[in-house]
Amino acid sequence: MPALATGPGPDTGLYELLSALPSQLQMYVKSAEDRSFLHAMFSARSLHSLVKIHEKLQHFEERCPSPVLDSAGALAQGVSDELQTKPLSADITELLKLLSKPHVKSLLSVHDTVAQKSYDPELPPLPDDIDDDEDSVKIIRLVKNKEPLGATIKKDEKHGAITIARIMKGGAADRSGLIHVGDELKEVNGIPVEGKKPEDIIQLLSQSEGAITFKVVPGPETEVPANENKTYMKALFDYEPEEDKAIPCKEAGMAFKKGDVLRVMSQEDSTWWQAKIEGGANPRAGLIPSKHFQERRFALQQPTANTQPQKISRKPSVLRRSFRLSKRGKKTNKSMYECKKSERYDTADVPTYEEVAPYCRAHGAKHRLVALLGPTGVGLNELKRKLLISDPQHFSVTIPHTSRSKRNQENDGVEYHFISKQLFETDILNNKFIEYGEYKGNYYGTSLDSIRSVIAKNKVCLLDVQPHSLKQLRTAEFKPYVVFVKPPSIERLRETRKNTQTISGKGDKDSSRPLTDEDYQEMINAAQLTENQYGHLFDLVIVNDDLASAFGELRQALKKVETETHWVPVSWTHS
Ligand SMILES: Nc1ncnc2c1ncn2[C@@H]1O[C@H](COP(=O)(O)OP(=O)(O)OP(=O)(O)O)[C@@H](O)[C@H]1O
Repeated sequence: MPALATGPGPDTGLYELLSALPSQLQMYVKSAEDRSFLHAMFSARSLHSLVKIHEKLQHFEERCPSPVLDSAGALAQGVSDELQTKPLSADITELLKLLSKPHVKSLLSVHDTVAQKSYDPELPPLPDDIDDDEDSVKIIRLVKNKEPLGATIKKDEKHGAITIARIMKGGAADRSGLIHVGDELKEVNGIPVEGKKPEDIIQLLSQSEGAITFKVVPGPETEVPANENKTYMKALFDYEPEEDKAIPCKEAGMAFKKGDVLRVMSQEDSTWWQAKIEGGANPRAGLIPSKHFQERRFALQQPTANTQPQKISRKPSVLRRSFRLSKRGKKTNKSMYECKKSERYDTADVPTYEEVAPYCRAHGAKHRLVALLGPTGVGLNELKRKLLISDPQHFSVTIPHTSRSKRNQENDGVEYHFISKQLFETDILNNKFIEYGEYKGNYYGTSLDSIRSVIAKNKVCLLDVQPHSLKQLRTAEFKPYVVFVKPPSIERLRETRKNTQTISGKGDKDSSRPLTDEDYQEMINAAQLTENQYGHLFDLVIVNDDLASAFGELRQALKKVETETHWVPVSWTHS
């Protein structure tokens, strides 16, 4: 019979008793201190864990078959001897014959051996040299296989005590539930750790195989925050613990790459979080720098690099591709105007982590904006044109605004929205343009409303933009899917672009010429700079080597954006 029945559910039996006891005992306990002690004791996680263990053992004991007797062989022999003295009937003769058969004898002998043996787990003997303050010491025995223990230790510089600094979520120590942060380590396998360096203890642990016995003094109990385990962060930088001088334990660190989605399993420590790579095979958490800590490190490391963006090496005037579709058919790289939008870089944007959540566009919901990025001449226009041709009902581009006067063959709202210079300037002040610029005394620009108007028609808006404009577009309204198109190697550029002409403009005169190695190198350098500075914002990187393959890849990815789940900033999923 179990000492205490816990009932079928977690809230019945002993659990109920545990929760009821503090209030039931209240009237008998006078001091508030004693009451709070009792309350803490009955609600302690360790006590509840013990109840669970008790329940499991009880269950096991109930199912365990026990032998009726453990001397069946001797009994059979006794019966045979007894029967020999009786008159031999047919039944007695048959029974005697049966009992004398060697395999029946062997069977009974095996039965007795099994019945006599104890199959209870053999608990290791407690060490004899337990301290005087015995009740505050805990002996823990863990069986360690090849995996690490999953705990880090630290040395109290003042008192020299070795304590458990953290328990890695999902690791061996965590799963055992026996070791906790703050526990003071006294011995490992009977070897006192006092005065030892943490490195020596780590070595002691790594050399131990099989069962390890720890003697610990339990630390104060800590509460586990309820929302642990549910935070996902997209990594915006590469991390390698081996190269991190600040990490308290390199072995416990977890490497990740820019773009990985990390499931943050513990933020208890404000400097070192515990996380695992979402979808990764390793169930154990590893240490990663916290957002706050990494931001501070980045800010200290690169004060200038992060406050001022490096200008992409383009020719002084930049052709704004967004307006180029109105010049369809022209083979041009001619500059229209310089981009005037602020290139200020927000220091709060130090790329560390971005909290993300899974998002899947509901059927019939508005389409996400597709933002295309890439160095001049890489082929954005070509890819955009191919998408438009492939499905004109589905894809569309924005219609730019201009302050220049309308030409005869042009229609307002088709090639451009023609507005006055004064209205253009008012709209600039009202932040209506995502990008704008001036060319030959006239303004040209892409308005936020022109994006909205495409999306409102339930079409996918294809917009090629300067990377610094992404910040303004990264909202729950547009949910941009950012595609970066980069050039292949210079060798492949030479091969694939040998028939490509570029138009170089000197003053007002344009002349067409083939691309040179200098152009290719400039394209590669510009791509590299953009990737370095804005790579953390890209959802997809396509190398435009073979045009058909690049287009196929883009088309495929855009199909998935519409139907599959993607990670997006968590704020986009709140609306
Ligand atoms: N993969 C490719 N193979 C061969 N030629 C290509 C490829 N991609 C683009 N081109 C050619 O390169 C030239 C530049 O392409 P495109 O105008 O699309 O570039 P872009 O990125 O829009 O450049 P810009 O910044 O000048 O607008 C075009 O003549 C185009 O046909």
